[in-house]
Amino acid sequence: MAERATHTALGVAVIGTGRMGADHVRRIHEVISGARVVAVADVDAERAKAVAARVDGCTPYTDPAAAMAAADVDAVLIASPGPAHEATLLAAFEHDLPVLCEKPLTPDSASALRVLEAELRLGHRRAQVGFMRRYDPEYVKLKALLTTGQLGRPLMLHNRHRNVASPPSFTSSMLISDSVAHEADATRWLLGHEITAVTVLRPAPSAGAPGGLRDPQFVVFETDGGALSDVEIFVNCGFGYQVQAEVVCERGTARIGDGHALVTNMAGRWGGTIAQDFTERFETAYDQEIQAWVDATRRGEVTGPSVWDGYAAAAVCEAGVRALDDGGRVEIALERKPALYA
Ligand SMILES: NC(=O)c1ccc[n+]([C@@H]2O[C@H](COP(=O)([O-])OP(=O)(O)OC[C@H]3O[C@@H](n4cnc5c(N)ncnc54)[C@H](O)[C@@H]3O)[C@@H](O)[C@H]2O)c1
Ligand SMILES: O[C@H]1[C@H](O)[C@@H](O)[C@H](O)[C@@H](O)[C@H]1O
Repeated sequence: MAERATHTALGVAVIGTGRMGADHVRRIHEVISGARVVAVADVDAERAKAVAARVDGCTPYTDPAAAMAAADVDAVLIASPGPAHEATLLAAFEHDLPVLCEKPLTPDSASALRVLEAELRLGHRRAQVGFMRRYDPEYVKLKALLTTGQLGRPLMLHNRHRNVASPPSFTSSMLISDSVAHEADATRWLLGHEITAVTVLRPAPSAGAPGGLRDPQFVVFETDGGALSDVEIFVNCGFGYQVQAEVVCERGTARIGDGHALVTNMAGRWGGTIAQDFTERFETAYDQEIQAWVDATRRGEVTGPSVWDGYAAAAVCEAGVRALDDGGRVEIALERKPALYA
C-alpha cells in the first residue's frame, strides 16, 4: 500500500459522517494535500449520501466493513462515536489499513487493550489516535519549551477546559471520558509522565447545567514523575470555548490558551473575542493533524499519538469516572508497555 500511495493521492474511507466526520471530509477535499475521500460510511444512509455528494468519486456506504473493502481505499479515518471504534479498528487491521481514529480510542481500558493486542499481532503500528492538541501551534510551542529544560523540572500543570454548552445526551461521566480525555493525553505528552492516580472533586453544579449534570468538576492527576496536573472541566460555561494550560516549573512558568491574538481598544473598553467551539479554536490543529497523518501514511509510517497513548488515556478516564462516582482517589495500574510503543 505504502509504495502505491506514495505516487498517487491516498484514498481515504471516512467512517461516521456526523459533525467531525463531515468536517474531516471537507478538510481532506478542500484544505490539505495528498489525499482524496473515496468512500464514506454512516449507519444513517441519508447522512452518508449527503456528505458523499460533496466529493466527486466518493461512494456512500452504510456498512463500514464494505467501505473499507473497496479497492481504492488505502487508509481509514474513524469519526463514529467512541463505542463503535473498536469494531471498526479491528476490521481495518484485518485489511492491514492505516487508521486515524478520533478520540477516544475506545471508551474503556479493556476494549482499548483488545485493540492494542490486535495491533501487536500485526507486528507494526497501524493506528493513530485523534488527540489533536499535539498539533496545535500553542501546545507545540509549550512542548518545545519544556523539552529544552530551560524552565527546570515541571511541578504542576493547571488546565482549564470550558465548552459553551453540552450536547443533549451528555452525562456526568462524559465530562471525564469525552472531555478530560484530552487533558489526560496532554498531561502525559507535555510532562512525559504516566498518570498514576486521579481524584475528582465536585462543586455544587452550575444553575446553567441541564438537570442532574454534575458540571463543573475539578480533576487532579498525580504522575509517576511526582507532578500534579489539575483540570477544571466546565461544559456549560455559556460564554465561550476555552482551553488553557499553565505549567509551573522549578525556574519559571509558561502558559497558553489566553487567545489574545487580537486585542481591541474602543469606546473606553479593551478586549477581544472568545472562540465558540472546538472547530474554531482547534481548526489549525485539525488541519495539521490530518496533513501529518496523510504525509506519514504515504511514507509508510505511523507517527502520531499511538494505540498505547489511547489505552493509557482510556485507563485514566475509567479511573476518573470511578473517582467521580465514589468521590475518592483512584489509582491506575497500566499494563507493561510493549516494545512496539517504546
Ligand atoms: N478531537 C476533537 O476535538 C473532537 C471533537 C468532537 C468529537 N470528537 C470525536 O469524534 C467522534 C465523532 O463525534 P461527532 O461529534 O462527530 O459525533 P456525531 O454524533 O456528530 O457523528 C457521529 C456519526 O457516526 C454515525 N455512526 C454511529 N455509529 C456508527 C457506526 N457503527 N458506523 C458508522 N457510523 C456510525 C452516526 O450516525 C453519526 O452520523 C467521537 O469519537 C468524538 O469523541 C473529537
Ligand atoms: O467531544 C468533544 C471534543 O473532544 C472537544 O474537543 C471537547 O472540548 C469537548 O468537551 C468534547 O465533548
